[in-house]
Amino acid sequence: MAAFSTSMTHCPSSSSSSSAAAFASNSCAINRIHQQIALSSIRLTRKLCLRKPSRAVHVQDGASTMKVSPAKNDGPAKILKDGMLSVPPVILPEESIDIASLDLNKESSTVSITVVGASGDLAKKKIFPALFALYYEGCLPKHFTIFGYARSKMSDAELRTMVSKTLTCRIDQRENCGEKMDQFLERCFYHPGQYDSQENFLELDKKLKEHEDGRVANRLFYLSIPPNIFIDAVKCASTSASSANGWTRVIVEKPFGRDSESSAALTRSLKQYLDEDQIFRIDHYLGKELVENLSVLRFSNLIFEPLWSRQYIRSVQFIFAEDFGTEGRGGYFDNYGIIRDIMQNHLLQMLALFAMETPVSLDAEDIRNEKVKVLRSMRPLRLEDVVTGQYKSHTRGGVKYPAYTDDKTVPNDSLTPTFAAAALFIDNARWDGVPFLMKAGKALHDRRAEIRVQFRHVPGNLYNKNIGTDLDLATNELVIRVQPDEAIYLKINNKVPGLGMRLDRSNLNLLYAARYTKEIPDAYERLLLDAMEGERRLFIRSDELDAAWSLFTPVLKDLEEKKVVPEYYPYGSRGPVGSHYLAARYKVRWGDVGSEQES
Ligand SMILES: NC(=O)C1=CN([C@@H]2O[C@H](COP(=O)(O)OP(=O)(O)OC[C@H]3O[C@@H](n4cnc5c(N)ncnc54)[C@H](OP(=O)(O)O)[C@@H]3O)[C@@H](O)[C@H]2O)C=CC1
Ligand SMILES: O=C1O[C@H](COP(=O)(O)O)[C@@H](O)[C@H](O)[C@H]1O
Repeated sequence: MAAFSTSMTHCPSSSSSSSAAAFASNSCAINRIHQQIALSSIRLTRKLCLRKPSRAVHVQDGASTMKVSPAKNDGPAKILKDGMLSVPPVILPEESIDIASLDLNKESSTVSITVVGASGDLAKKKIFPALFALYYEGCLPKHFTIFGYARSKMSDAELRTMVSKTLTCRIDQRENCGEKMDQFLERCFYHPGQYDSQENFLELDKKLKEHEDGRVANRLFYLSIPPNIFIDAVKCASTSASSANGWTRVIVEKPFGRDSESSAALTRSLKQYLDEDQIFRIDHYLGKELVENLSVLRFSNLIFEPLWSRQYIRSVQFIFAEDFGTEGRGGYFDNYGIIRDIMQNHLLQMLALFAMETPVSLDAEDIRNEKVKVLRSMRPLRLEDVVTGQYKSHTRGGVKYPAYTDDKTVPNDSLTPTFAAAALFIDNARWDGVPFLMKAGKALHDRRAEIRVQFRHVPGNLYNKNIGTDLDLATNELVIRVQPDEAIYLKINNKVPGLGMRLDRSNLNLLYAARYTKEIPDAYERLLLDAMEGERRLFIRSDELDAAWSLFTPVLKDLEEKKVVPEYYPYGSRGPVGSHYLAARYKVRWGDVGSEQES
């Protein structure tokens, strides 16, 4: 099994012999055990087939009961080194395991998390808040230290003040939140330094060692810096601040290059200093709850998988919209554009998960193998299958919204697309001929990220005359709304109650806020925790990255070399009309148009 190492997860052990109490105080452990059991079930089952299966065991956490497979040994229940849950085979069904007996509380090791680029936007907005949320949930190890590293001059106290401004409490768990924030901030420190200075990283190393206090030291570096300084920082971190006796891992933020060549060069440079298994390429969309749920929806429900092919699906749409512009990130954005910023990574990753074949197991490598196969079966995107746009200034309600080129860090004559729509195809037996449409844009009329699965018409539909002439409106559509207001809903035709026979479009609706009371964790929380645990399922492997770039590099080159002028659209609008022509060419319509009232 790929490293499901939970050895770093500290969940305070309870002295109470009551397992219920112990479970209650170990919600983090329980959540992760749930995950591990889910992820490892196939492997365990296979192991059982090799041995004589003995009795199944139930682990209860009050709310739910999960069945886990018995382990070889008769010893106490514990998480094994490889992350597998080992439970005594003699435990009776329905009997619960005392979570306090799980060996989660590693006294002898410590994790140091260094946020490189700690003074920046992402660190403040996402990384520190996610680390605090993990701390609040009891998901960080007992011994941990967080270091901010950047060139800005700051004291520990100043870093804490900066960080404290962005920490928030969970809506559903405010208890002791202020106290926890103070405790968390006490564990945050700052070291100023240059990104290319071995000397400064050696100083950091010295400080880390003081905090690690002789324990097995595991170190996680989060590179929250612009890509042009990735390699300098990796070189210094690996040479001068690697752990001597534990693991050293590096989370790398996108963009991973600008095209196939620069991405390959970046990978080569990273691999001069790190092994592939030390590199965690983050795509935070993979950490989003509904993206994680895609596989569950497909592979644990009988009703979807049989329909998941060209036979029943007419088109699949991946839609990303933001109702604000580049806002201070114009300098970065102008060098990349929306295709590299959103499509080549976030939307393509969702597509790969959506379209992949059933993996052999839920192990990271099995899943990533299937994703790569999808990407490698796709046709590189052609210029005629892309529409680009750029937002222009617009005044509404007396407010003037800026054009993209009003950003001082963007050249006045920039042709960088802030919007793009594209039609992609997977040339394999399952998806031959099905258009996979993507649309992504900034400064549009709303904010959303969703997957829309449009099904084919019902052949010989008995109710055609009740539906009217627009058969397209009567096709079923499954919507996986990633954000905001997470939901999964299925549009169906339904009889309007009454004596007549009138049909309307209704939704079978799973609205998360109505169904689940627990706040949905931010994607960065899940990904940071996974990186600490060595779980690689949600990170991008280098061959996935190569395959992704191969699809987009030719068209990006064409757009740039031919200086294709984007279609201008007003700030706050629905984007270029050209995107509708693109969809129409493949005989489909964008499902999001007029969808505001859907759920
Ligand atoms: N912000 C976001 O929403 C997202 C960001 N990302 C990626 O995450 C990474 C960090 O993003 P973000 O925080 O916005 O970046 P910033 O531009 O805020 O940069 C982070 C820090 O890096 C240092 N820095 C900035 N420019 C330079 C430079 N030219 N040379 C040396 N140091 C520099 C600065 O720290 P100091 O001057 O103190 O050294 C700055 O505070 C980037 O790779 C970005 O693409 C990915 C997804 C979303
Ligand atoms: O990676 C990026 O993502 C954000 C959108 O992330 P979300 O989680 O808020 O949907 C986007 O604004 C940014 O341009 C891009 O670099």
